[in-house]
Order: sequence, then structure tokens, then C-alpha cells
Amino acid sequence: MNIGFKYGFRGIRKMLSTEKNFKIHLFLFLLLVVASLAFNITRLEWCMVLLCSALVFSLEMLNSALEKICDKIEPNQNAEIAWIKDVAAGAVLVAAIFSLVIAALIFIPYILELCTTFEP
Ligand SMILES: Nc1ncnc2c1ncn2[C@@H]1O[C@H](COP(=O)(O)OP(=O)(O)OP(=O)(O)O)[C@@H](O)[C@H]1O
Repeated sequence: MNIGFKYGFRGIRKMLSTEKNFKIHLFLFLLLVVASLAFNITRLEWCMVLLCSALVFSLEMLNSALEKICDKIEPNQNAEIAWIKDVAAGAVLVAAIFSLVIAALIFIPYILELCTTFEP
């Protein structure tokens, strides 16, 4: 168990040092946390924000691992490799789009409320 944690954290560090998109997503996640704290979102909304973020991060890590396997087994252009990489990238995109919609559903009402508060 302890060893599993060690390798898992090593995997996260590797993603941070090699994958630019992962760093961007981490930055966006930190912004999301700041916004969530600022708007004082509910416990259920926190659960949704954290669940969506975990899903996007995890899928992105699996996508990178799959890309590495593909590059290892087939360094040349190959239609099946293209299919695997496209579908894996699509999985990340699906999670990201739904997460964006959920973020909009959570934050737009708070933003509108803020706007009405500052209306003259
Ligand atoms: N060996 C290959 N054969 C055929 N098509 C490939 C191959 N490698 C990549 N592709 C095509 O290029 C796309 C991008 O692949 P790539 O491995 O460069 O991923 P990426 O999204 O650019 O990854 P990263 O963001 O880590 O650079 C794939 O989705 C696929 O359509």
C-alpha cells in the first residue's frame, strides 16, 4: 500500500514535469478552488467540482500513459494507433466538456447574484 502511494505520487510528478496540458489544468483547478472559496459554494457543489476535476485529471493521466504505450509499440504512422490516440483524447474531451457545463451551472448563479448586488 505504502509502495503504491510512492509510485502514484511519482506518476503525478512525472505528469507535472512532462505534460504541459496537465500543468495548465492544474492552474485552472487552482483558480476554480479560489473561485469556490470566494463564492462560498455549498458542500454538494464542492463535491461536484472536486469529482469533475478528479475525473479530468485521471483521464488525462490515462491518456498520456496510452500515448506512451502507442509510441513504444508503433513509432511509425499507423491507422489503428491514430484510432486509439483519438479515442483516448476524446475521453478527456468528453469529461472536460461536461465539467465545463457543470462549472457553468454552479458558478453562473453566483456571478449573477454578485452582479445584482453591485447594481446601482
Ligand atoms: N503513430 C501514429 N500513427 C497515426 N497517427 C498518429 C500517430 N501518433 C499520433 N497520431 C495522430 O496525432 C494525434 C496526436 O497524437 P500525439 O501523440 O502527438 O498526442 P498529443 O495530443 O499531441 O499529445 P501531447 O499533448 O502529449 O503532445 C493523435 O490523436 C493521432 O490522430
